[in-house]
Parts: sequence; C-alpha cells; structure tokens
Amino acid sequence: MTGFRTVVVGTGFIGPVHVEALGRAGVQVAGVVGSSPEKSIAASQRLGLPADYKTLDDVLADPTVDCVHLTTPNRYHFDQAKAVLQARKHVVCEKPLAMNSTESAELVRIARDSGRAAAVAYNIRFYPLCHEAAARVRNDSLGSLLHVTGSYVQDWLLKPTDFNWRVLAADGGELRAVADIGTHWLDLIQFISGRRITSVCADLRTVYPTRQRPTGPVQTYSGDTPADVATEPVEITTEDCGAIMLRFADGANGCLWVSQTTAGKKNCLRFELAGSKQSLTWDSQSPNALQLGNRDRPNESLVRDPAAMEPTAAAISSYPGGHNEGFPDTFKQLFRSFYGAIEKGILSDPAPYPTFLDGHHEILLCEAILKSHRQQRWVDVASA
Ligand SMILES: NC(=O)C1=CN([C@@H]2O[C@H](COP(=O)(O)OP(=O)(O)OC[C@H]3O[C@@H](n4cnc5c(N)ncnc54)[C@H](OP(=O)(O)O)[C@@H]3O)[C@@H](O)[C@H]2O)C=CC1
Ligand SMILES: O=C1CO[C@H](CO)[C@@H](O)[C@@H]1O
Repeated sequence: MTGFRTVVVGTGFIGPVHVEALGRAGVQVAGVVGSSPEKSIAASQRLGLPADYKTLDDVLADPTVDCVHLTTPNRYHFDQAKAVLQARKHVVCEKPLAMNSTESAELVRIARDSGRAAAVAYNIRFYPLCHEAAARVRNDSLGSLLHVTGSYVQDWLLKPTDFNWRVLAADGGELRAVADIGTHWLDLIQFISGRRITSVCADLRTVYPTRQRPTGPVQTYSGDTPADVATEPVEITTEDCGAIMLRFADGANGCLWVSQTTAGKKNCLRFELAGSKQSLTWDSQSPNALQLGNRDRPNESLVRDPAAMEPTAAAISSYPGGHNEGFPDTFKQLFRSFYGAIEKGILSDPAPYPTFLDGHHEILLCEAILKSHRQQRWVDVASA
C-alpha cells in the first residue's frame, strides 16, 4: 500500500492490533490517540510512533491524514465515525458499528454522501479458510444450503467479579454477548452463505444480574480482579449468554449459541454449514483446517495451503501451507482488502470488505434479537 497516512483512535486491547496490522499491510501509521492528551502521548511512546496528535480533533484538522481507525468503546463509534467522514477521511470502525439502528442508518447515509470508504472491522471473514468456505458455497461444492449451526463462546466474564465497560448497556449497548461476539458469527455466516438472515427467535440470559465493578478502569481480557482492589456492586441488564434460532432468505435455517461464561473456552467461534452434497465445519481455535463432511466417501480435512485453495482464499493467505496464520493476520488481510479497494476506486457497496451497510444490518439483527427475546416470539429483521 503506498501513500496512505492513517491514525488509530483507542489504545486498549484492539487499538495496538490495528497499529501492528497496518504496518504489516504497508500502511503508514501517523499516530495514535487515547482518551486524553497524556494517554495519547504515552501510547505513542509505547508503540514507537510520533506523538503528533493528542486528540481526534487534531487528527481531523490535518489534511495529510487519509484514514482513521476507531477502536474505542461502542458508545463513541457514532459520533467519531460521523466526525471522521464529515472531515472527508476514510474510516474503519470497530464492531458493533453503533448503539442503535437510528445511528447506524445515519452513518450509512453519511458514508454514501461522503465519497469516502467506510468499513466495519468484522475481521473473522479474513481467515483464509472462511474465504475458502464462501468460495465453496458459490461454486456449488456444498449443493443447496440446508442449515447452519454454531457458537461463539468465551470465559473471560465467567465470574461475577469479572468486569469491563461492555457489561454496561450505557457503554456497550443493550445487547452485550450477542453484539460483542455474536455479531461476528452472524456477519461471518452471512458472508460465507451469501444469504441474509431474515427472522430470528431468541432466548437470552443474564447469569449475573449484579457484578462487582473495580473502582478504577479495567482493560479488556485483563484477567482476575486482584483481591486487594476495591469494588462496588453494579446492576447488569446485558446478557451473558443465549440461543438464537435463525431463518435465512432462501429457506435455510439454523441456530447460534453465544456465551461469555463458558469455562475453558477463551475465544472460540465454530460453525457447521450443511449442504445437500457436503458440509463444512470450522473452529477459530484451529483456524488452519476446514473439515469437509461427505456422505458417500471419507471425510476430508483441508489444511490451509494457498496451492490447494480457491483463488479468493489463496489471495488472502500470505504464507505457504504448514506456516500457521491466525488472529493478527485477519486484520492485516482486512486492511489490505480495504486500502486495496480504495486504490482501485471502490468506495461503496458492493465491496470486498465489510461495509457500514453490513454493520447497519448487524445492528438491525441485534434489535430483532432483543425484541424476539423480550416478546418470546419470532421477529422479522428489518431491511437495511
Ligand atoms: N474485531 C475484534 O476482534 C475486536 C473488536 N473490538 C472492538 O473494539 C472496540 C474497543 O474494544 P477494546 O480495545 O477491547 O476496549 P479497551 O477498553 O481495551 O480499549 C478502548 C480504548 O479506547 C480509549 N478511549 C475511550 N474513550 C475514548 C475517546 N473518547 N477517545 C479516544 N480514545 C478513547 C480508551 O482509552 P483509556 O484506556 O485511556 O480510557 C482505550 O484505549 C470495541 O468496540 C470492541 O467491540 C475489541 C476487541 C476485538
Ligand atoms: O473478537 C473479539 C474477541 O473478544 C472481544 C472481547 O469479548 C470482542 O470484543 C471481540 O470482538
């Protein structure tokens, strides 16, 4: 990638992942911005970057910055993405795109009017074998799609003393586990299957209606709250886990289980796509193998190898077979796809990366899921 200058806003868990991946994708990182000027300077020093920008306003005022990546907590995404686009810069926003569909619809409109590219960081699409699965659906290897099942489970919020801004509806949104990790699965499955989910039926559960909040800040995945840290009880309305039945546009159906309270599962997304000829099974904790399930011949395991994969999957695979690729590589590939599309003049849908329209669709899905849970019935997903 030549010529792009990008700034990353947010310096917690995923901000530095963006910084590293941008460097590996060949995009110049011009700086990082934290929640205060002091934190911006400290993070710049930590990451070995110039400390030219103390706030997002500094970044927006600089015409030499082409693009801004937003890796802040969910409640800031709308205002920050809007400001970036209105400053006529490209934007990559972390998921979920916004706190509700009024916000996400407005962002879609602003992005369209801006003539700038706008992506949501649904990075899991960019595991090469997820692109391989999508190509195999398109070339009819699976036959017609019958059903799709799977889960996304973690354990970092297993204890009532585990705390993070995500558990608060005001910071993360009314839905938590579903919006935070479930939407990765829902985005991925719709990308692979090439079909929209049209109706949902959900049953969600808040395992801990009260959690203990440390009186100081807590970073994502920071582990157990130390015993000597003072805490206060906080009422929790967001869900820890839940099941969602799904109907797809062409009649296929399926279900998703989401949980942030499954001991031993650190960050585990699994799917099984069942077609009339073959099934595909994948697990994010072993991302370099895709299982092909056959009825009349032995099952097969496709090990990630550019020489043996469909061209679209080989194109996002940097290393030969046997040289494992993982989570950080997905961001590199997503950013290559995003900046590569801008270089080709692709600034809106359809695009080879998840767009703000995809992000808006995920918010509409979340709203249908919450409504379905509250009313305990099937709910149609509103059209984007
Ligand atoms: N695609 C993926 O795989 C992942 C996506 N995410 C998404 O990324 C986002 C951030 O999550 P995560 O990194 O885990 O969160 P963290 O809490 O670890 O980090 C958030 C960062 O945002 C900074 N921040 C807060 N408010 C502002 C502000 N107004 N301006 C600038 N910076 C601010 C914080 O600074 P300070 O600490 O100084 O307050 C902190 O550096 C979320 O939307 C999340 O859903 C997260 C993880 C993985
Ligand atoms: O992919 C992810 C890994 O876990 C994080 C913490 O729950 C999520 O926010 C994130 O989207």
